[in-house]
Amino acid sequence: MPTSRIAIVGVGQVGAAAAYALILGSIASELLLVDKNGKPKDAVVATQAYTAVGQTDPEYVHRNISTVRTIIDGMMPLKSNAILLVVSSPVDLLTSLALQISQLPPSQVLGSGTYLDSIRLRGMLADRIGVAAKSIDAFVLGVQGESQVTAWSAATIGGVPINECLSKAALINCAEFSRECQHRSQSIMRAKGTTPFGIGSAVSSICSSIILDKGAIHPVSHFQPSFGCCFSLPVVLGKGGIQRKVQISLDFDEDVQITDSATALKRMIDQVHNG
Ligand SMILES: NC(=O)c1ccc[n+]([C@@H]2O[C@H](COP(=O)([O-])OP(=O)(O)OC[C@H]3O[C@@H](n4cnc5c(N)ncnc54)[C@H](O)[C@@H]3O)[C@@H](O)[C@H]2O)c1
Repeated sequence: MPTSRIAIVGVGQVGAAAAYALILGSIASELLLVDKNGKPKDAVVATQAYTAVGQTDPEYVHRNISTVRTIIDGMMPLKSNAILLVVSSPVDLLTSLALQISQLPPSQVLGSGTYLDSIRLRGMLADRIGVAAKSIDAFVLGVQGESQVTAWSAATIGGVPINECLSKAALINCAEFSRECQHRSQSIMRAKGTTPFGIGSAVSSICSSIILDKGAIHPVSHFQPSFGCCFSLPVVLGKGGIQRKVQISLDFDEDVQITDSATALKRMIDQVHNG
């Protein structure tokens, strides 16, 4: 395996879970764990403090913005081939900010976005329908959190559109199902008080797709030129980061929901810049 280094910035619950998953998978030849006062310059997973999954109050958001700014400023100048993976919440806003501050090409700055939500969705569908999660192609897309969108119109099971292959008995209430998936983190938090293992293994999977040049298709947060901000749509991940975007056809309502939430996110980013 060629030399590959992953630096995890912020080794709290999420950083530690990501490190554990990366070590179990033997993903990188070097793993650098950096908490406050460290100075990595290579491939990076940025996580940081002030947690509470789903917490979006302005004070929390501003603290995370300022922490991400401090972290990336401290890493400058970054190596030209560094890849930034942002995990901290709100992930799309912070990924957009990381892209701007780092001045890396958009293909090298990504956020975990709705990747974990998509894995959860597939797992929940697999349980409900009784097929392997691997046989299901279904994505959660858009701005992660309250306005994320389940792309039901593009979901397939064994290559067959989901609403054509479900028997009447297995029919699901899509809106209810999406809501349950969206609030999975909160359910886990209520039950266990913490949710680091899911995101830790998602980080490991994204890193392995890049380092091992797998060409795997994942929904991750990345720059959308027509909106001027980052949110999740499917991409091919491999050597160098995002290799190309995957065109996905959504229905009118899904499209509108994504457009509305992306527009709101861009407005918020502009406020951050102006304030
Ligand atoms: N994207 C997702 O699906 C997802 C899931 C869970 C958590 N999160 C987010 O991940 C982030 C981290 O969560 P956590 O539970 O690990 O938090 P945590 O509080 O357990 O750990 C944060 C760590 O970051 C370190 N840190 C703070 N400022 C730093 C700096 N300037 N430089 C380096 N290290 C610094 C702290 O010392 C601490 O060790 C939060 O923003 C949380 O909302 C995202």
